[in-house]
Amino acid sequence: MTDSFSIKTLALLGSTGSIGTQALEVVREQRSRFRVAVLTAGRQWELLVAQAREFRPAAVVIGDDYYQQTKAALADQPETEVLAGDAALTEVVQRPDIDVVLTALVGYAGLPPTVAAIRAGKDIALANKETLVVAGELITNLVQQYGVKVLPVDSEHSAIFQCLVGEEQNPIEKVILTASGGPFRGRSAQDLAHITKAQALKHPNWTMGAKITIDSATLMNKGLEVIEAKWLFNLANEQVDVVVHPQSIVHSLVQFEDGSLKAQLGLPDMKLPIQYALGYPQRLRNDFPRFSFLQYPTLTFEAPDLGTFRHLPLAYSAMQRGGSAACVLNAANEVAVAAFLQDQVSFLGMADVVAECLGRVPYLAAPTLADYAATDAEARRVATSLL
Ligand SMILES: NC(=O)C1=CN([C@@H]2O[C@H](COP(=O)(O)OP(=O)(O)OC[C@H]3O[C@@H](n4cnc5c(N)ncnc54)[C@H](OP(=O)(O)O)[C@@H]3O)[C@@H](O)[C@H]2O)C=CC1
Ligand SMILES: CC(=O)[C@@H](O)[C@H](O)COP(=O)(O)O
Ligand SMILES: [Mn+2]
Repeated sequence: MTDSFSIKTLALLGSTGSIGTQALEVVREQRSRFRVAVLTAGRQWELLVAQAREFRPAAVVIGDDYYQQTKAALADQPETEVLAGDAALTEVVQRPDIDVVLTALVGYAGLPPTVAAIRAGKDIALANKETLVVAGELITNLVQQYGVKVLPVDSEHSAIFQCLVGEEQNPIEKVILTASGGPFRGRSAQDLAHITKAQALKHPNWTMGAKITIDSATLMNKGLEVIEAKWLFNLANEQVDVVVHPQSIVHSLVQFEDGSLKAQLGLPDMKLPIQYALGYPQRLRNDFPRFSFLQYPTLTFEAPDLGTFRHLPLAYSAMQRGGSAACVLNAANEVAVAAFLQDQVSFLGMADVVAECLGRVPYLAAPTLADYAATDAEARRVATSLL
């Protein structure tokens, strides 16, 4: 069979993070398929410089405070322009040669460059779930207006996306997102009263950035993913279910109207969903370790404990409320997680911050992009005042 894959030019936002570095591993193993035009980072300027030396992008973007060091370190590499700050981030994604923008920034910061990339007609490999949580309706409308693709990177959403290939005529009855349950699965609220960040940062199956790892421990990650799934797959709120699957082998499932369930399985390794999104629609041959049922003879499933892990019902209720509610949920959660990582709030206290903000921050039924920015800022202000 002939190989008709044409080389894709990539902008990798958040290239120094967990997803970003794994995306570069994928590119390293598929050099003839991908070219890197843009790399960006927040603070890890030395790693960004090392990546720039290896991949020779046309531009790198670093956080404002690290511009001078980065510029000096790349002075002998004139083919790579060194830029800094949020405005540069939204500029570089629009460059004409870029085909796909991987959004592997963490948090609300992912929204503005994603909007700019869509408006410039770029396909999005979406890791930054917060973009759809905050502004799912707005992003969905922009995606339709500009005719671009959103290719999910999040493992559960990649699983669903893969299950839907060839099913374009067939309505979805529901999707079932699998959740590992995090490091505290089976614990009571009393057990969780004195959890430390070191305990919460130990995910049972995945090695990820700090923010998403804490979200997995509280089940907020699954709440964010429920909202992400609603927007990615055009679902009603009642069509998104969650089941706890501690082994993280079944990455998620789709049920069709005849009752048939399709699932995607594999080892917990983000390189596969990253590669699938970047290579879509092709499945590129690779040497990643293969899953064996014999090594995982027991796959188990159970209901989430919604009484102990309050973030998940909070996310469902924000989704049901619509409008600006999930923007508030997200901002309050970002503040609470950052505070937890600095020992300023307890593990259980994080849910209190989110619940309180949902009650206090003014609600908007049909927010614009500017409204989201204002709501995000107000929710951060309120959340910070609660610490
Ligand atoms: N890690 C995973 O396996 C998965 C992650 N995701 C999602 O992907 C996204 C990235 O997660 P992950 O890779 O774990 O996160 P990391 O914290 O590991 O990496 C985040 C990246 O974004 C950069 N960054 C952070 N804040 C800013 C900012 N304000 N402006 C510019 N750049 C910034 C960081 O730069 P620097 O480090 O240089 O400061 C880093 O490159 C998140 O939305 C997460 O929910 C989804 C599924 C799985
Ligand atoms: C790898 C990935 O997609 C993460 O979002 C992962 O799913 C986190 O695991 P849990 O939130 O299920 O613990
Ligand atoms: Mn996930």
